[in-house]
Amino acid sequence: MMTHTPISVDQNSETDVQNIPEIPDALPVLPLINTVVVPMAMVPIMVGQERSVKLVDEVMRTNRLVALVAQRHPEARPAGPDDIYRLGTAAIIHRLLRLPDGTLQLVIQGLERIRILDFLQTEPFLVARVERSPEQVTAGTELEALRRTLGELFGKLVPLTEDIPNELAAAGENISDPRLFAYLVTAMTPMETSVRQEILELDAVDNKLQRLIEIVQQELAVRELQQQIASDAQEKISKTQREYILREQLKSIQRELGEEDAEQAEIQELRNQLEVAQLPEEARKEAFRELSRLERLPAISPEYGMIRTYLDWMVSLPWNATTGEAINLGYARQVLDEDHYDLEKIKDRILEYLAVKKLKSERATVLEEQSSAQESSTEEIPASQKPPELVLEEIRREPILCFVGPPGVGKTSLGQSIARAMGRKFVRISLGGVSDEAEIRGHRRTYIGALPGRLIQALRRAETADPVFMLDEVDKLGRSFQGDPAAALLEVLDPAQNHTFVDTYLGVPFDLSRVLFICTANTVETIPSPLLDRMETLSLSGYTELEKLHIARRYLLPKQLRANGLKPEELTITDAALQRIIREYTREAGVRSLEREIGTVVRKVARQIAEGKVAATAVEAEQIPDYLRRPRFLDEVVERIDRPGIATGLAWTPAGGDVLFVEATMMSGRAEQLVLTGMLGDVMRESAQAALSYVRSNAEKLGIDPKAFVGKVVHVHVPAGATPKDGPSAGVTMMTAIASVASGRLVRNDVAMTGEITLRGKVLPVGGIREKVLAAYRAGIKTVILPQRNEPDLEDVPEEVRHQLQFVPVSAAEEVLETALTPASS
Ligand SMILES: Nc1ncnc2c1ncn2[C@@H]1O[C@H](COP(=O)(O)OP(=O)(O)OP(=O)(O)O)[C@@H](O)[C@H]1O
Repeated sequence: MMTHTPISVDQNSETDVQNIPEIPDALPVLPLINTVVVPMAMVPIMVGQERSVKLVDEVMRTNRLVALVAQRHPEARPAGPDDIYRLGTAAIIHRLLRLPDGTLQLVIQGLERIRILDFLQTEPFLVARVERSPEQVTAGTELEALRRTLGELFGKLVPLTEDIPNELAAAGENISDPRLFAYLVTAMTPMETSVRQEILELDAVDNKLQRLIEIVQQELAVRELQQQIASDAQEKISKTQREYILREQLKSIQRELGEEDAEQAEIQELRNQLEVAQLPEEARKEAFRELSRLERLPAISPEYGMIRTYLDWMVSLPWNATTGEAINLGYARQVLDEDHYDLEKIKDRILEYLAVKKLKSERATVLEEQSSAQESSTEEIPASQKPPELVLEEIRREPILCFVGPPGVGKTSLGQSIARAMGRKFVRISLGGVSDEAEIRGHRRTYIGALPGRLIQALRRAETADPVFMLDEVDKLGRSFQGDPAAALLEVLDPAQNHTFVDTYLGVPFDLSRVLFICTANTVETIPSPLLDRMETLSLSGYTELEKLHIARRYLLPKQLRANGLKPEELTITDAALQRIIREYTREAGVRSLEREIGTVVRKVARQIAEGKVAATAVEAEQIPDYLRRPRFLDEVVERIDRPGIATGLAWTPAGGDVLFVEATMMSGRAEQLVLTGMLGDVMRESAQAALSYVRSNAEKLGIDPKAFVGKVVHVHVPAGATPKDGPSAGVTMMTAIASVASGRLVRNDVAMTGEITLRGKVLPVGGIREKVLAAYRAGIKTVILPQRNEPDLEDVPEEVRHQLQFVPVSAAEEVLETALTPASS
């Protein structure tokens, strides 16, 4: 066995060329494993195989000359003629050292290229007939140029390669013989055995140089890169080491100052929390970046507190927590029915919405799988078919439900039921009066006391990322110089954008696409229109007395009993008693005050029971004032209309309908004029003027003394003077009040009216009939005068109310007065 590492190429060989012994025609062949010895190289070789030892012993007795030939098949033992190359180097053994284990250590010098012609013997070792194979040297400038180029490159390689002695760096300049230099580089540069053999076999020296230039260049590039990588790594290590040392120093200073423990513990605690909180990648990076800043800050610096709060937020947000279950429509129906009386249309729409959501989420799951399968396959999607991502986006797009209606009609509680039906948490925020975009989107972290926006705050409260999220009072959103909150909301509600909603405070995206948003409003009119476009509004318009009775009996009373710890048998309230509460203690479209009043009764009874005064109570209608003191709304209309000049109108308000009184009076004045008070808007003022003009110009026809207005100031006032009022629908009421005061005829106290009036006395249609009629009914009105063209709207009025009221559709002002004014004689 032979191995060697080159030690040098005899640099003085140029002078020794003449000393090369005569090469005989036959030489013993020593096969080399993974080694090529080039002419003029001085190399140590270990010889272990028995036949090789015999060979060496033999030649040492004669001329010490051998043929060194590399093995073509390094694994062959012993190597036969077919296992070795044909070209090798004749060499002379300079020194021999016999080691105790029988192996030999030789120092051999390559002499000249030889070619094996044929083998004379294979046993006990190979002997071949050989001939010299001198290299071709074509003297010229090109050869010199090649030699110098290689010299420069090799000079650069030497310092980068540990195996090459440094003194060889200048070899390119010192060795002018191109052949000798080529073999030096071949021997010293790291390369594959086969490549080294290839270079040995190249006959022309310039070819050898060319090939070596390539190899050295390549090696140089690899070494330089290696060095670059190593030095980068070193730099990194020394930077972290530096930071580590500094941090340790900082800690010891802090320890000296006595502030170490709590702070370190706090940071460690935060780190632990961050490790377990499943933050998305981007958020995680940001959090850890801030944490390492925190570590370097003294606890007393204001920035420390800021970062601390920030990290608390990051840790406590529900990045991935969800509770939502698959939607079960049967269960959803049951929940909605359990929590709400009637509201059939709304419930149907909610169930449709949930059904669509269920189907969509199932389809989306299939598509998501498809689209990820598509990514990994190379199959083309047919052009006619939309790619799954686009279909997915379409599927995710769904309208936002918006419940519109007066207070207390169950908007919030519907939202709560939806959450319960879907197994999700419920949160709400009120947008009333929000005029600063930062309230939605959060403040920049640099402000002292900065916080995330209300959305993120609510999500932290919800502790899940998929709650039912109610945005209350979208109709009362403000707008100011601090940006447009509606625009921020649009982004929040848009499924194409909201999965990467970036709260300014957090600075990293939070996925809102799992949240189910529902809005509520009292009126659609003031909802910013881009928002309204994205919504589907469902209106809840208020309940009739009978509906309220049902709601009270089935829902509000049991709820209040539970809330106050009473058993159903401990308190019964008769229908008449409930009715009395509804009529005399509440005046509202919804049932909020009703619930409150029932709550009061229940609490008083609970107290009696707790004090042991009674065991169970049945509350009758007559006892209601004992529990709730004096009735609040007792025949207000009858009380108010006590003289001519007062008429009852009907108004639509965001809180449902209401009755409104118009008072008119006349007095002598210096000039005839119309005075209007009660915070009336322009439209309402103009319609008062039209009403007066109509009455004046038709005085005779209306049975009014034509001189009644001469020299008189007419004053029209609409009480609840602090509440702004506007719109044309009080036209007929103002006309009636003016006609009443001018004619001295009382307005009937069981009549209420609505309608716009023209100068010619035509009555035009108005809006909000259902709410107005319900309000009239609540106020104890018996007859409602309304524009003829509004008659079809009466269909919306619940039947039980319609049956109890008389409706007088009118198209002209005289008809109004005919019904509204009491006969002249009274
Ligand atoms: N149809 C109904 N059936 C049973 N309970 C009802 C119904 N409508 C309302 N309620 C009850 O009335 C109370 C007030 O309703 P809720 O708070 O939902 O009103 P809201 O419309 O959201 O009012 P706001 O606009 O002021 O927030 C709740 O206790 C609710 O359960």
